[in-house]
Amino acid sequence: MLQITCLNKSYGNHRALRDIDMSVPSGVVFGLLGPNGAGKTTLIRIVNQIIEQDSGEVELDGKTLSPSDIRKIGYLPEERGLYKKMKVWDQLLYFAQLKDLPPNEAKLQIKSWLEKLDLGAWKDKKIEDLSKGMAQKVQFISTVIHRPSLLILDEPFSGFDPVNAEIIKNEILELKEKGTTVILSTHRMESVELLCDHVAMINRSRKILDGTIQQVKNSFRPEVFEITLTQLKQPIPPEWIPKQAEDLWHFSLPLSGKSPNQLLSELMELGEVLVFREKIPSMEEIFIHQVKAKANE
Ligand SMILES: Nc1ncnc2c1ncn2[C@@H]1O[C@H](COP(=O)(O)OP(=O)(O)OP(=O)(O)O)[C@@H](O)[C@H]1O
Repeated sequence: MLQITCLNKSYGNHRALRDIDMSVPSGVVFGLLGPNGAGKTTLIRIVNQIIEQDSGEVELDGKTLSPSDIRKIGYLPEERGLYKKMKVWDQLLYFAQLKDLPPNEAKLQIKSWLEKLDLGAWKDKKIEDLSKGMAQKVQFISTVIHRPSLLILDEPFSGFDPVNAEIIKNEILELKEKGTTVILSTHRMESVELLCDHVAMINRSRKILDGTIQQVKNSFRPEVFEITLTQLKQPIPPEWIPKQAEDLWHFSLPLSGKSPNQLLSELMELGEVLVFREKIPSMEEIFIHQVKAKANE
């Protein structure tokens, strides 16, 4: 749906994006990851046409991005911005009309979203009278009210308690089910694991990783197995550093060139194998590993 080719952007002498290629498939939740200052917001601002790239191409649905595409995009910026003195209803109507939604349709949409997010009773309140979480919900509605086909969410869960974060997470998944493509920029790796189908990571202005969650995880498999034995027939070699809890022995072993079946049959000689499970790295572990590895280059 979104095709980014050889995108470059500098602020003065500082290169914020360097030769970025990225392809966001239609109908997925696409995680845009990277440490602070990596260049994510710069990329998002270019897609939203807030700033312009120095070189490179951004295509939406196969055509070079143009000002009229703004209606197809919903953008929730990290720095939230609502008019504090304006009432909830008036504000949402204003934002809907900015995105060319006819007033009658806008009113229907606003009513349905306010009810859905439990804000119906607050429609005539000013934003300054709402709690932070409620205001965040209003901002979320203002982002999706015009039914964008591409939704760009920058840290959408910040300011929400766990219950409301869950509500927003489910809304994002529902929008995806209805065909919306979502770009999610977040530092919360547990949200990435839960929501994203595909991820790309930017570090120091360059893209360093790209693929489905499964592909990314597969490429970082350390080929190490977590093992639990009981009823030992032979002592466990001390260099495996086993931890004993009553008659259970826990330790980890690398494959070291063996197949999983070979390793398993060797372990069966030692005792009853209760657990034999490959260690799969979490997205958090992959993120930290990648950022540290690049810092040491
Ligand atoms: N308007 C600007 N003028 C000068 N430098 C800028 C400007 N905007 C961003 N930068 C710099 O460009 C780099 C990339 O910034 P950007 O905001 O895109 O990073 P980010 O990945 O979104 O970071 P964060 O996760 O902290 O939001 C940073 O070094 C930042 O200081």
